[in-house]
Formats: sequence, structure tokens, C-alpha cells
Amino acid sequence: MTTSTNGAFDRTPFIAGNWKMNMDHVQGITLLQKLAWTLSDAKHDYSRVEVAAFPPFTDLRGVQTLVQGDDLHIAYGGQDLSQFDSGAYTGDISGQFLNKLGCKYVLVGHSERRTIHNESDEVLNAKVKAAFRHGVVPVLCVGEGLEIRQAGTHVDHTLQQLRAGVAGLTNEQAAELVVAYEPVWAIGTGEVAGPEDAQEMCAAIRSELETLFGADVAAKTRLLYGGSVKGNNAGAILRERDVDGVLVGGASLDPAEFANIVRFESHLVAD
Ligand SMILES: O=C(CO)COP(=O)(O)O
Repeated sequence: MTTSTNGAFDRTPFIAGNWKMNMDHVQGITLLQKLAWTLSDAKHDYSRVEVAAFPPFTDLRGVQTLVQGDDLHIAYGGQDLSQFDSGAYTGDISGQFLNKLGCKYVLVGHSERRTIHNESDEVLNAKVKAAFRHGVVPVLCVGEGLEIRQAGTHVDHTLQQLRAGVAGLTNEQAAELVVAYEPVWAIGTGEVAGPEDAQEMCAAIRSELETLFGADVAAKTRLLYGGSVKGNNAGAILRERDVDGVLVGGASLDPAEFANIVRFESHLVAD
């Protein structure tokens, strides 16, 4: 169980929606508004389960205006950032711009960026540091492809990505960091890793963080699972001891479904 003996979660659960390249800025506002209404109707307690959205860059200003105007407690962030601060980097977005737009978080090293944009571990480590430099918390994504899973080397592979991504961080930064384990074979395929697969990897990640930064830090870092998470499987995954949240793709585009995932505790009680 994620819950400790006193019934409280060890770490605040974090439910995040990665919209990927979906939702223009008008559609994005509507989606966020519907999500906020649904959660408000359900009297969701945001201090108990944190909610975040990762819209496309072009939506962020509208999201900021809505969140501020309606005093929403939904956090938001970019899906990527530049490893550089400013200058001649056409098409890139600085962490400083994200901070200015009120982004609390930013995704770093999503598998779609690692593969389609060939982002190396070295670049991703620079992006993690750039995020911290600009006061934005990185959500570092790690995870193996199908061949690696079939070869049985998925833990080694994922921990190697982790070590490269967090190299040079301070203990304080490592405690604040969020790590998302997203096995590539489970992304957008409907093929969800079993709760025990998510737990196996999250436990291995936590133990590696303990080796690198000490037990106090590792006890604070939040670890997410991502890959075909839906309302009907989120509860079982989130029940695992080392899984502190989920990073949701497709299902985050449906406000009712995503709200269902956010409210996973009500399903646990019903079990
Ligand atoms: O990549 C993901 C989240 O970042 C997962 O996507 P799906 O939930 O659509 O499988």
C-alpha cells in the first residue's frame, strides 16, 4: 500500500495529464474548465491529491489566465524546455519563460522526445538542471522499450537513464524532483504494465536514489507510473508502495475519465 500505518500517504499523490500535441489553446481552456468543474462537483481535496496538466506551449498563457482568474488549484507545466537559458536557439523554449507563465513543473526526457528528437541522456541532464535553475520542477521520464523488456534488462536500462538524468543534482533538488517511469511498450498501446511491474521499477528507482542521495532524500522523491493509465486501472497501480502518482496521456484528454483517475481513492475505498 502507498498509505502508511496512520492512513496518510508517505508522499502527496501526484496525478498528471500529458496532453502531448493535442488541444489548441481554445480546446485546452475548455478541457481544463471541465476538469475543474468535475473535480469541484466531486469536492476534490487538492491538498490530498495534487493535480497537474501538461498542455502544449501555445496553451500555457490561456491556462495561466484561467487558473489565476478562477483561482484553480490545478498545477501546470511545459512538455519540454531548452537546456539553454536564452539566445539563438530557434524553436526552443527557456525555463525562464515557463517560470514566468507560472509553470510549476516541466516534463524532461519523455520517450517521445528521446526517440523522435534524439535527446541524449547528456542533454536531458542539462535540461533537468536548467529547470531547477529557473525554479521549475522537472518530471524526469525514464523507461525501456519492448526489446529491452523482453531481454530482461529493463531495470538496468532504466536506472542508467536515471543516473544520467540526475547527475550533479543537490540533495535538495533530488528530493523535489519527480521521476516518471514510462515503459515505452505501454504508451498509447492499451498495454498497461501490471501494478507489480510498476512497483518493481519504482522500488528499484527509489533504492538507486537512496544510494545516490541518501535515504532521507529517496523517501521524499515522488515516483510516477505512465503508460495506458485509465480510470479502471489507476487505483491498483497507485496502491503500490513506491508508486506516488501517474502520468496520463490519452485518458487525460477526457475530463470525466481523468477526474476518475484523480479520484482513485474513492475506488480504493469501494474495493
Ligand atoms: O506517455 C504517456 C504519458 O506521458 C502515456 O500515454 P498513454 O496514457 O496515452 O499511454
